[in-house]
Amino acid sequence: MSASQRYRIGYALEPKKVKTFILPSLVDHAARHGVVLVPIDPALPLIDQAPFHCILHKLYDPNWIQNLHEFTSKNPTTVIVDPPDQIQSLRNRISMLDAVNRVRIPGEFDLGVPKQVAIRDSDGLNKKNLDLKFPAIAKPEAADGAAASHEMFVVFNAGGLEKIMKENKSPMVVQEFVKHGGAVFKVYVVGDHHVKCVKRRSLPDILAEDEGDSDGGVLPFSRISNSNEAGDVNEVEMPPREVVEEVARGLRKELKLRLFNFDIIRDFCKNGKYVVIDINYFPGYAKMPDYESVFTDFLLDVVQNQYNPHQL
Ligand SMILES: O=P(O)(O)O[C@@H]1[C@@H](OP(=O)(O)O)[C@H](OP(=O)(O)O)[C@H](O)[C@H](OP(=O)(O)O)[C@H]1OP(=O)(O)O
Ligand SMILES: Nc1ncnc2c1ncn2[C@@H]1O[C@H](COP(=O)(O)OP(=O)(O)O)[C@@H](O)[C@H]1O
Ligand SMILES: [Mg+2]
Ligand SMILES: [Mg+2]
Repeated sequence: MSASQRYRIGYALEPKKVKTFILPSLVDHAARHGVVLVPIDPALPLIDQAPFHCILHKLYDPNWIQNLHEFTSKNPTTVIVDPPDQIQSLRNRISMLDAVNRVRIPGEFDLGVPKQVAIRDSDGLNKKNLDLKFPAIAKPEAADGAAASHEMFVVFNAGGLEKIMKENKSPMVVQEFVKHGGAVFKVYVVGDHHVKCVKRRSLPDILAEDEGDSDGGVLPFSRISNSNEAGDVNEVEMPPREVVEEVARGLRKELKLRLFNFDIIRDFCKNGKYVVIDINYFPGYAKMPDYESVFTDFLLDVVQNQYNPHQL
């Protein structure tokens, strides 16, 4: 294929995501390498907007999924990044971490997830014999991209948990708080070849004394690590490259996804064991260094090698 070959990559994203991800610097870089990024109107049949060598998407509306299914059944050579069925496991905070438990690490380090339990309502809470230590973090079970899915609570006691379950009608996941030194590592994965780890500010380590600052045993917080400023993050040491790559490789294989990031911390009470606390589909890649060239290389790899997620 000649260097001037134009590959058409359709993208179906929320307007907010288009603003933060489809930046002119990406569109220009991609175009210089023969990759044309084309906006998709998810409400119109894909067949009328084709052809596409590849479709990128982060939309969950059932009509869109149906549109995509109908298109792929007639156009099996268009690569879908990623298939909706595969993305589904990341839309729930229990199933997303199941993948971590399936990862087998040949190396010399421990990997796990926080001890956690799903509580569907306040009746469920009464029935459950909670075998969890406080402080804990309560998170909405649904990771559906809504602002509310990032609204969380530090919980200091059983009374606090009861208060949350009464006030919030939606199912929650309660995890033991892991003492990790106030820094979280975000590992961005793009296809088979690119893995980038960055350090972000996290919740500071919570002490039993902090209960005094809480409202009835509860402290709300949201999007604590969602900033690009690493400047004021403390001195916690970055995880070694081999660890980051090994976990990324394992998760890529288990999730059968090409675009995701995961949040990993170190449990200071368990010898620095690595603990994955969150996995996000198609995160904010524009914050990643050199995202324009990384993404363009990924798209070229996808369309030139037509690789199938089941072979990942
Ligand atoms: O908005 P951004 O660029 O900060 O990206 C968000 C991600 O931030 P990160 O790259 O991990 O720092 C963010 O990651 P966290 O959950 O904050 O760890 C999510 O991936 C979020 O998507 P959603 O709201 O869960 O669907 C991402 O939001 P969308 O851009 O997909 O709406
Ligand atoms: N089990 C935990 N122990 C300690 N801190 C946690 C734990 N779970 C989450 N956190 C803190 O809360 C932040 C948000 O939690 P996360 O599950 O990543 O939600 P979101 O999807 O909104 O990013 C994390 O970046 C980290 O600072
Ligand atoms: Mg997170
Ligand atoms: Mg998340």
